[in-house]
Amino acid sequence: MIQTLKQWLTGYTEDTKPKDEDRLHALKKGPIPRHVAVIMDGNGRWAKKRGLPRIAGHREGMKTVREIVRAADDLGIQSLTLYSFSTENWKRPKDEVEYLMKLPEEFLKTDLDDLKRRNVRVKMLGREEDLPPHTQRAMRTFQEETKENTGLTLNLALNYGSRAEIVLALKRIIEDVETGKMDKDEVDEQTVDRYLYTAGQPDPDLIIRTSGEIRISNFMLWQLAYSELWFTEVAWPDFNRELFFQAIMDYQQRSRRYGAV
Ligand SMILES: Cc1cc(N2CCCCCC2)n2ncc(-c3ccc(F)cc3)c2n1
Repeated sequence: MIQTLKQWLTGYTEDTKPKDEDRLHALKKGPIPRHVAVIMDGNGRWAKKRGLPRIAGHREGMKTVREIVRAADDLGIQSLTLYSFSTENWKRPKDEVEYLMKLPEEFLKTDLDDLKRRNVRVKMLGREEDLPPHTQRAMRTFQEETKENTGLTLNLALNYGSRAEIVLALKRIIEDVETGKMDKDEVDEQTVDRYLYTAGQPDPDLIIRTSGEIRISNFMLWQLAYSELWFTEVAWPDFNRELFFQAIMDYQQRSRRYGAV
């Protein structure tokens, strides 16, 4: 009975579930998104549902970060952007913010070697100057230690807000026009692209948001103009490789017209 229910729910039993390499092989036959962005939501709700402190949700969520980075690398995705800490998150309780600000150095200790072995380049998107010194040091080390790598670009959006990113880009464009570095008639959409944190990277083809919210929350507003949106009720700590592959499979089923008919 349980097996039947499981088969009905997931479509598979243990012995009919496709092997990981078979799924990778099947996915690689279709278009692989060059850039996937993820709003990793639901850590607090996950913890609350289990009567645990919010920090327990964040700790569990870091395991999912590791799993999804590896899945993206295994698929050959060019860029993966993880919305880790928004400019609004500073309003959270002090102890929670202090815990979150230690995650980069934790991740550095546990995952730098694996990321280097996988040829992953780590890049921070956001205002570094507002971070605590110890977090800034961890981010600088991560970026310095992986800057020559040519595999997956792992963008960690930390202290990031899209409107703030766009305002900073506009200020830098105005400064370059005023100093004669650029003529205002040259300013076009590609100019703005070059002044954003994601300069040189393709726009996200797919954005994933976990935990049921259906909104973008000031994330990559410029870059997401033509992105496919994929939402799941599953909270980030429960998100996994299988669901990530499901999102990629759904992306492959969608035809993208970029506004054309
Ligand atoms: C503050 C924060 C929060 C954060 N969360 C997402 C994962 C769930 C836990 C809470 C929120 N994640 N996820 C990855 C990072 C990260 C940042 C920099 C870095 F170099 C390596 C990893 C991260 N940092």
